[in-house]
Amino acid sequence: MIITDVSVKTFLTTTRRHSDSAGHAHPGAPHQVQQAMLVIRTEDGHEGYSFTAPEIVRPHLIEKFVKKVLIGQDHRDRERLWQDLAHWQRGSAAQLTDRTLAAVDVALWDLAGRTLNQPVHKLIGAYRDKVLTYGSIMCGDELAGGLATPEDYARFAEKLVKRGYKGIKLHTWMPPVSWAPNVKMDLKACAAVREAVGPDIHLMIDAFHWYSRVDSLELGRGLEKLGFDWIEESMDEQSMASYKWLADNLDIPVLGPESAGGKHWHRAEWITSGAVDILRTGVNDVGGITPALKTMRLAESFGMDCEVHGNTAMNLHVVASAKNCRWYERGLLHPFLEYDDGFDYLNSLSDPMDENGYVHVPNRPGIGEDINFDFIDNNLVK
Ligand SMILES: O=C(O)[C@H](O)[C@@H](O)[C@@H](O)C(=O)NO
Ligand SMILES: [Mg+2]
Repeated sequence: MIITDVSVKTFLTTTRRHSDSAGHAHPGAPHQVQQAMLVIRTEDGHEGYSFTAPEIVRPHLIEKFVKKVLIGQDHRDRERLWQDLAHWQRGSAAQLTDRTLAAVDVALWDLAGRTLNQPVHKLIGAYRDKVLTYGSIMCGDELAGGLATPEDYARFAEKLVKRGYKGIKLHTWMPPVSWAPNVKMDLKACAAVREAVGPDIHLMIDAFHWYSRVDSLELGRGLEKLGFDWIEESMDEQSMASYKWLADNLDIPVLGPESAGGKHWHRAEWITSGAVDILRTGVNDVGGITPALKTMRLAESFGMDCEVHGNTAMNLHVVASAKNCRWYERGLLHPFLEYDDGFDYLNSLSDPMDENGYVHVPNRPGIGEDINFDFIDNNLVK
């Protein structure tokens, strides 16, 4: 069907997540933030939706780029529409980012699924309908009883194992925490968690993103003694050579890149350079489901797993449609927050987890977010 309109609904939603100076989330008092829903509509009235921050789909981007590529086109031509939009990035003065490409691509996949009454992972070609998940813990903090000490992490990890998680990833302490970063404290938290959960729970770390090579080496060698599955983003991912050096010097698998640009093209270089043992992708990080799938298949061609960054249904469909991916990242979690409470603009969670640590892919058409349209319309930002 021909795309006839692209629009954005910006609305208020209440959250207890607050961002720190590095963009990492921490718990706090409930407060209202603006969220955007991108809407792509075809001539027969079908619509596809995606959620993102309002600035990612601000009018300049929708009018100058997105509408010019999509309006009048067949909504099923996702590959061509993605290529055309990606082509506009170079001349956009760095305004058209991978996040905007992701919002458009996800809404197009949602539109395809809603039109055909099929969930996206079945359109892609599913590998499974449920996936094992790890609990991705928020970065450490200085909140009493929160994630302020190694013992806090251990206590929370025990709670997560009781909830059913078979894997746990620690984001350790980072600035603006007053005494962070600190490799020895990171290792104390990891050791306390290992001690608390025993040898059979899978553990991973996602550390301070700007450690030096030497600090990362010390951290990695400590994690090897604790039987961790991988070390993630311990250095600036702009230095692929540093990761090659680290991977050459560690036995524990090095996973990445998460935040590095370049989509699936650059991730090919990370593989061929030996900079990682496990590749990483993410719908928001590489510009959509379409390039995330390309990254998964790229890794598979090199006998490599590719782990997906981020929660929500859009990432869950990518995990569910690949064999070479072991986990869904469910988070971010904190002792002061109840993840299963979900969001006020969704009627239900898109990633419900059973008592055995499996997340079940939504069977609803499209991406499968259970959208509360009345809530959105009643909370529009004028
Ligand atoms: O902003 C970040 O660093 C990520 O969102 C982080 O909080 C977490 O999602 C992550 O790194 N997961 O792997
Ligand atoms: Mg990460």
